[in-house]
Amino acid sequence: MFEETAVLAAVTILGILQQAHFCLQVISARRKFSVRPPATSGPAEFERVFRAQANCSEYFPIFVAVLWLSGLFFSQGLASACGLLYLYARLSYFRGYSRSPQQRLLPLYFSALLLWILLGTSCLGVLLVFLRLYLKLDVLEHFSGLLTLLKGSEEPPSVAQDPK
Ligand SMILES: CC/C=C\C/C=C\C[C@@H]1O[C@H]1/C=C/C=C/C=C\C/C=C\CCC(=O)O
Ligand SMILES: N[C@@H](CCC(=O)N[C@@H](CS)C(=O)NCC(=O)O)C(=O)O
Repeated sequence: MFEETAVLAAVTILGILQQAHFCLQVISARRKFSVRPPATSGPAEFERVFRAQANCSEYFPIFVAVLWLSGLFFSQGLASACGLLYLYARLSYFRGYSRSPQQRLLPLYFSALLLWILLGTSCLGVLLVFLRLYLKLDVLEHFSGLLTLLKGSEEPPSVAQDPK
């Protein structure tokens, strides 16, 4: 049963490793710029790394929740692809922010878009299950029935073959 969700699990593990990487970057920036806990302010270079890590970890629980919801209720393939792109966007965000605030913006927009896609597909997936369970309405079945009907009306009428 769990094996079926192995791809989502792999993306989640990758995300956790990325969080660990961001934490290690902050530890190293603290050493480099001599900013000892509990201080959170210092040179701009340090503060950018500090904020980048804080912002990424702030969104991590939301990311994990929508990754799994979308993967379980909508499509594991789509959710995993969005998840991998999201992790790539977050890495670019972290690296960009470490260089300058301006360079964080493009990956930030991209990561936000992916998060909203995952949230949207989660909502749609859960809604479809509710409709099926409580209203006995299988939207996907109706939809595929409609598609078959439309496809059928486009095809030329078949000529009955005379069996020999
Ligand atoms: C699925 C997300 C769930 C909860 C979070 C809710 C809202 C947060 C928005 O989705 C995030 C989108 C963020 C997009 C930000 C875009 C631009 C930032 C604006 C200005 C920056 C300008 C600057 O600092 O230079
Ligand atoms: N911790 C965030 C809280 C607000 C928030 O989540 N803002 C979104 C942008 S709308 C964000 O991802 N901010 C991070 C950033 O601007 O780099 C912040 O410091 O800006």
